[in-house]
Amino acid sequence: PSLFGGPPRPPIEPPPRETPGSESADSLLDSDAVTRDEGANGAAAVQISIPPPPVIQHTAPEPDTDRSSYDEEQTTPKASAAALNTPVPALALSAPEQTPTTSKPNGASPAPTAAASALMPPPPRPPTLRPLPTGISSSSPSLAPPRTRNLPVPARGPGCSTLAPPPTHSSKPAKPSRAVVLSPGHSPLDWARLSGNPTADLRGLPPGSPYLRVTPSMLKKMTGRKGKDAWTVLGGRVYNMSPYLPFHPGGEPELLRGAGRDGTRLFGEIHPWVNYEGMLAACLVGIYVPEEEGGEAAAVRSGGAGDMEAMD
Ligand code: HEM
Repeated sequence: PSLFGGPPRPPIEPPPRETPGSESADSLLDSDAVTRDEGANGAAAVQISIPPPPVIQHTAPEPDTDRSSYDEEQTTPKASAAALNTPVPALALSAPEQTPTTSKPNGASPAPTAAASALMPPPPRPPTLRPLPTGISSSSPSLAPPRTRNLPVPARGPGCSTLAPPPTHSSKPAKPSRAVVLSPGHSPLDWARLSGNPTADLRGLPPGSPYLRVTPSMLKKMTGRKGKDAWTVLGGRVYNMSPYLPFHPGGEPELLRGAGRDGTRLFGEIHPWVNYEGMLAACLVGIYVPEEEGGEAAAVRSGGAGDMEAMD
């Protein structure tokens, strides 16, 4: 099993290491070169071929936690002390290797190296290394994220590029809004609720009153003053605007400009897009007729608008 574990591991490990990053590859190459030189100087080619695997294993953790791996693996030997003395990456890599080699004079450099290599491959280190890289990879990403986070933060600061909108706002002032602040409970939605209520009677007439034939003389009296409602004519129909006064976005004074008169033209000059028919349906008083065609008390007996038009 050790033989199987040994051979396959080296070939599998190199690819991922090369793929992750050039830095790890460089460090690996450096450490490998050093090891090979030493091995060449100290022993046969077989011994040289053996060292690389351990070196690769060491290099794998290097990207993230080389020191920890060395400490754990070589904690028994003097590697940890050497690594601490030489925190520099290249020196740290060479130091641990040299230290065991130097300490190995007893068994000669080849023997210890072989022993170390044999120890390295058989144990579950490759598997452990694989899991570790995964954890390490997560840790290494954690290293990368800080940079990314740092970058985004400044980017967000400059995100003030959203300052672009101001110019757009500058274009709006061309037409100053004449809209007023409506009192609480008098928003367009509030009016929709009120006027949409079937039971709501906003005409200002006695309950059950039919639609009226409104003449110019009648209309002139309904100006919203002296306790009378404000009537206006829009599209030939007469509406009681009094209930709508506090809801008018343009303000009561503006709305009263059309009171007691035909406000069709005025209305169209300001906001022809407004659907007055729908908004004032509950405020419909009747139809606007010439003086001679309607009596002051003339009324449309049928309650339907269609009938009222038919009367026309
Ligand atoms: C006939 C006399 C009227 C006058 C002089 C008048 C005047 C105005 C004015 C000055 C504004 C503000 C426009 C702005 O935002 O700059 C306005 C807004 C508005 N008025 Fe009138 N109005 C009249 C009748 C009416 C009537 C009868 C209704 C409802 C049936 C109505 C519904 C509205 C609405 C919904 C707005 C807001 C429009 C919008 O923001 O697009 N107005 N009106």
